[in-house]
Amino acid sequence: MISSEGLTVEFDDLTALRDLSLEVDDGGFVTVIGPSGCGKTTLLRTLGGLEEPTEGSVSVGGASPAAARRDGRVGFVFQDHALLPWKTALENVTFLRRMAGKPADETGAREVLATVGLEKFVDARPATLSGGMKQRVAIARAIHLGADVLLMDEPFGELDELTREEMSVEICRIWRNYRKTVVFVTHSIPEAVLLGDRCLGLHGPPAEIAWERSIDLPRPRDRGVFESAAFQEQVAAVRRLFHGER
Ligand SMILES: Nc1ncnc2c1ncn2[C@@H]1O[C@H](COP(=O)(O)OP(=O)(O)OP(=O)(O)O)[C@@H](O)[C@H]1O
Repeated sequence: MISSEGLTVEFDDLTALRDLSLEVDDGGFVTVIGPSGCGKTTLLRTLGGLEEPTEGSVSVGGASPAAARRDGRVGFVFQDHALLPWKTALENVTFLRRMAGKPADETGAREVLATVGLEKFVDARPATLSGGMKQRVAIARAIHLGADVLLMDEPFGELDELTREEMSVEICRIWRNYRKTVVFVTHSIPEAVLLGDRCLGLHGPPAEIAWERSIDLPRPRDRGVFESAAFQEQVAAVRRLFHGER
């Protein structure tokens, strides 16, 4: 479980988070949405131990985020996929695990790459892969690392709309297979609804939780969900919350 209590993060002249408390159960999928600059990335970075809170605490499965990150129990997937350009897809996937001091497992890495649909691209370098494929490698890397918790920051923000939709459906499938605990920041209301068990709306800075909604849609959620009336209703409800209506 990820749990944060009273998180406050202050930069030089700006309070980015204020007294923010959040719990995500094991295997839960929480999507976070909010206006640009409200503090979503800062929240994610703080949950992952990349930013030190000024006040408050974070626990990732009972450990500090820094310890969880060191042990490879937290994986990041950001908009900038941060793949090493000189390494192949397979090497990118195995490298991070090695850095975390875990035993090499090339067979496992190939299996994860196959799961994200890249079995034919294991030897390809990032420059030869499409944006969606690069994000698939970044997701495979986080899974192969053995992370229980995935922190995802607008991972599909740079993809075209159709690829983005395809990747969201893909994430639903991957999550079903691996049951990671996920916190997923997005600017897209449909994406937040398709993916999340719960959707949190932030406002700020300083970031505070403005609203929260359970996304009551059956799983598995696949492409057909986009056309369902239930999905459209949830999207409309989240949009109203986002715009401060009830
Ligand atoms: N290292 C830093 N030093 C100073 N200010 C920062 C730092 N990181 C973020 N900020 C500020 O904190 C606020 C929140 O930034 P953050 O990136 O968390 O917002 P966001 O909601 O993720 O934005 P976006 O949706 O545009 O990515 C912004 O005003 C930003 O300028």
